[in-house]
Amino acid sequence: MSDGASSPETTTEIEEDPHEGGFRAHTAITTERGGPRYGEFSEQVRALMDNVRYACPPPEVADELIEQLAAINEKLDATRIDEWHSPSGTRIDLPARGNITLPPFEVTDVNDDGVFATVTFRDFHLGGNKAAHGGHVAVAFDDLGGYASAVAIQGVCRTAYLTVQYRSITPLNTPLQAHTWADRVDGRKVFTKGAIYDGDRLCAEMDALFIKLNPGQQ
Ligand SMILES: CCCCCCCCCC(=O)SCCNC(=O)CCNC(=O)[C@H](O)C(C)(C)COP(=O)(O)OP(=O)(O)OC[C@H]1O[C@@H](n2cnc3c(N)ncnc32)[C@H](O)[C@@H]1OP(=O)(O)O
Repeated sequence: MSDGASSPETTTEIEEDPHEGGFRAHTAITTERGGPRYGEFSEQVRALMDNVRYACPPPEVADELIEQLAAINEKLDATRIDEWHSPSGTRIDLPARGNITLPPFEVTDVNDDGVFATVTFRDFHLGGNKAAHGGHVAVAFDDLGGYASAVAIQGVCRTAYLTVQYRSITPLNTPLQAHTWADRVDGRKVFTKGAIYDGDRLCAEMDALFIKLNPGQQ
């Protein structure tokens, strides 16, 4: 019986490999990977993460949950495939492209002014006293800033630095307005800015440098 701790050895490698340095040779965009219920599956996982953040199971419930979670992990472990073919991060029809490690966001517009999205930090993202953890705010900025940079320079970028100014509390379970944009492009460097608002109130600002990867660059 699996202990639920998946290892790379258990990940199925698919022969055709689009990896050419960086993240992937071509941006994988799909609405089909993982099947029609992948969104519901992701949402159940997010609900699990939210519940676990606040859970205090009595011992008999913990016993039962451990058994059920071990069975779920064993089942999931058997479905693992490699990074390049996994649905997570490619499902543009789902919040945060189906990547449950990101705070769920929905991109509402991409235009010459940058990327506009609605992001909702959930119970899982709690820092303290109903506010989002600063690290999760940075995660949202990294992904949405990387998106704006990629659009501006038409290529895959990696983050060289990213700073966040936390201007006021970022609330949980509230749809927030996020905006990221390329402020200046200089060769391979994209100086990128961002902001997250709760209505009119500025929650946080980002100042980051993303660098376009050279062909084949890791
Ligand atoms: C559509 C889907 C969108 C999805 C978006 C997802 C975004 C997620 C992004 C990430 O999270 S990436 C993961 C976190 N980042 C990393 O792990 C990066 C680790 N660092 C590196 O790999 C390299 O340092 C890096 C690729 C960033 C740069 O190395 P390079 O060898 O390609 O560039 P180089 O060091 O020659 O620097 C190029 C220019 O940038 C400048 N530079 C590099 N790092 C800098 C820095 N930290 N601060 C200021 N300037 C910097 C450098 O001085 C130089 O300036 P000049 O061209 O003017 O000479």
